[in-house]
Amino acid sequence: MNKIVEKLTVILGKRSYPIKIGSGIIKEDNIFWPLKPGDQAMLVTNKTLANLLKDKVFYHLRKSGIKIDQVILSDGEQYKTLNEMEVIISALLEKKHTRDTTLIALGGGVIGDLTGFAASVYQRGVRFIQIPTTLLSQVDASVGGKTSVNHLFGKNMIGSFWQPSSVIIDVDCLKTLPYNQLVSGMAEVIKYAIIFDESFFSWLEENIETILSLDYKAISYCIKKCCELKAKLISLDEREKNFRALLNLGHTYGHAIEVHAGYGNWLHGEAISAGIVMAARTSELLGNLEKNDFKRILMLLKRTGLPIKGPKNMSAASYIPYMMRDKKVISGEIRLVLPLSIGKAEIYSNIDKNIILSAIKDSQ
Ligand SMILES: NC(=O)c1ccc[n+]([C@@H]2O[C@H](COP(=O)([O-])OP(=O)(O)OC[C@H]3O[C@@H](n4cnc5c(N)ncnc54)[C@H](O)[C@@H]3O)[C@@H](O)[C@H]2O)c1
Ligand SMILES: O=C(O)C(=O)C[C@@H](O)[C@H](O)[C@H](O)COP(=O)(O)O
Ligand SMILES: [Zn+2]
Repeated sequence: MNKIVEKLTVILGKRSYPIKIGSGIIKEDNIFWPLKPGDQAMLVTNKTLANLLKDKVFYHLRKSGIKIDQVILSDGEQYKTLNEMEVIISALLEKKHTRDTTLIALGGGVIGDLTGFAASVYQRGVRFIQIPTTLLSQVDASVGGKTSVNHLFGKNMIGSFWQPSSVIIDVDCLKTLPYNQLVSGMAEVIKYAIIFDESFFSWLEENIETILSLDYKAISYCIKKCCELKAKLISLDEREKNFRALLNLGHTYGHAIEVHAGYGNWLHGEAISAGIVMAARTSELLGNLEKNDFKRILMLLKRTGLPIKGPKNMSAASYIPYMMRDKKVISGEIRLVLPLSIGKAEIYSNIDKNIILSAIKDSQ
């Protein structure tokens, strides 16, 4: 039986929105709220999802009385570009979509980020709904309203804060997800545990094999836990004025790896995993993280099948120019999210460059 097992809310006043998590829920009545019969919408997806899931979602949208069009993009991180954004915008204009239209993102973080960005600028802003289909997008990317495209010089360099009207997480989507993508998504799950919750981290240590076997109960728990943590944080600091930046743990290094390797050659979660190790090692070298905590982080990432080292052909020095373009940089100063213990992280500035370089070298 299809069932919504959890309904969470991102509390943002009039822009508050629900996150519905369940099995087979794309088929539920009224699932596409706030869409109602007669509304116009544009489904944005990629070629892979078009073959796997699009028809099912299309059928249920039609059944719900929605006037639905579609645009199918190329698949891959290398297509998270302004060019693909224009493909979405052109499709909206060709099909005469007006300001009351709704974009529906069906896919992973790439489709979600692109669709959200297009929604934020089309005719100065229209509604959008997230239907995330990867673990990574279900635990992180679909919630919180960070939308973006990449630039040759840096990840997510062009974007906006634009919240979805609802997030529909159907855990059944994960059944077709390639194993390496499941593993990649776990990097963000482990990130949440390191930043916020020691007992969640211990639970992950105990259950990692069960989660990776796609056990429904275990995977739903991971999704719910991460969405709860993120929803709470977004409600308090929507625009990263402050502690939302904690969600960037591992990303200053990870984004450098993604750009340097060429978009798509390192999956986002893989790069973030190596970045988490670098951040943890920096913290250990600064005397802020105990050796045992560092080891536990390393072990869990390794057992998950995630990389614990950066690319061999990337020198420590070559990280720095990318890190200097990171969005957290203030007055030319690199700011890093560093774990202090498992379950606690903080944002640091004025870190000795030699320590940053040593930590990267130790993780090569
Ligand atoms: N906005 C945010 O807050 C946020 C947070 C984290 C990551 N991100 C961004 O998300 C992106 C990574 O997202 P991702 O890991 O989902 O990658 P992705 O969107 O590229 O999806 C990974 C691959 O899985 C395929 N796929 C998706 N769902 C599938 C399914 N159910 N079955 C089979 N194949 C499926 C996709 O077609 C793609 O080939 C990065 O660009 C990253 O910067 C954004
Ligand atoms: O939601 C956030 O805030 C995050 O930082 C989540 C990250 O996992 C995500 O990859 C984000 O896009 C990175 O931050 P960015 O500001 O550099 O795009
Ligand atoms: Zn991320």
